[in-house]
Amino acid sequence: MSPSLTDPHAQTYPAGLTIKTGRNQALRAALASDQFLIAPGAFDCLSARLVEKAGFGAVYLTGSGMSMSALGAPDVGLMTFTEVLDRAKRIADLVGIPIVVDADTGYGGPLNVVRTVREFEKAGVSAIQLEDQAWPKKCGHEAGRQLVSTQEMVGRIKAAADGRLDPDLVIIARTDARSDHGLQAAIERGQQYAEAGADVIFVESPQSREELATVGQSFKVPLLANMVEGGRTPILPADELSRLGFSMAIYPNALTRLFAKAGLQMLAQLAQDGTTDACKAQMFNHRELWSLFEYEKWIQTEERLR
Ligand SMILES: C[C@](O)(C(=O)O)[C@H](CC(=O)O)C(=O)O
Repeated sequence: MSPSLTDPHAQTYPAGLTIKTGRNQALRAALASDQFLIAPGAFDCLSARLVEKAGFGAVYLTGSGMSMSALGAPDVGLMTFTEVLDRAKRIADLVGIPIVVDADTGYGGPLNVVRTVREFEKAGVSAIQLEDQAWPKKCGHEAGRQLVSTQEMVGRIKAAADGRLDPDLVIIARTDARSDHGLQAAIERGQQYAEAGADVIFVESPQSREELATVGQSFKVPLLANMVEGGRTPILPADELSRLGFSMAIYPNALTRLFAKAGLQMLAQLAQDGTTDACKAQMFNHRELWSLFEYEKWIQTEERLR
């Protein structure tokens, strides 16, 4: 769904120079509706712009994608709060759709969580995802994740709920318990996180369709499914996830994987042919690429202010 946003300057200034309001409410409304919300992942302004351009109702800022793109490192807990915040700010300035940010563990104790939530909120983010891993965190589809106690994670959620500036900011609680402690433990944790005030529960890496169905039947609050191509969870179509009881799905690195593979194929072709001609059909030309970033509007604005 497209959010209805109040942006008094949107007609005059290009995106990137306008303040977007109404996103938190738009995300809440999407979650409360019976429409299934798909939030593809983005790791920078270009990928976020593509998600918006394709008409999705929300974009997911992927921690792992940001780590790969900003640091050249996999998701092993190296991205700092301020590095993620910087990306979130730039992306929130650019796109008008609601932004869900992967805030990992919240980066410390309760006071850190409060600061994390507020800074992301001020940046323009509409949903914060916190997980119950110990630092350094790891990808939910890899081995070797350590969990904090349920109590400590409940504290993170309470700090987020207490600290948010706008009551409409959505708190997504993720549990990584499935892989080492079993599905039941993950569901029990998720239920306690919902009781503590999480708006959406994200059970990481269910391992089969049956497990997804069990998760889908175990909660009263909205549920998020994480579609990691090649990961531990089967990729199911959105309508099936919806039937199983999920309200939204993220595709954190679908674009990352596509960019990497398509990019490498194009480079191999260039190395072989000495020209990019064979790849032209897969590329935007110069003008088309600039149009994605409202070049015409930037120039008109500059002319008007001269
Ligand atoms: C959701 C996730 O935390 C992310 O960083 O986007 C990752 C996704 C991925 O590694 O592709 C995850 O742990 O599932």
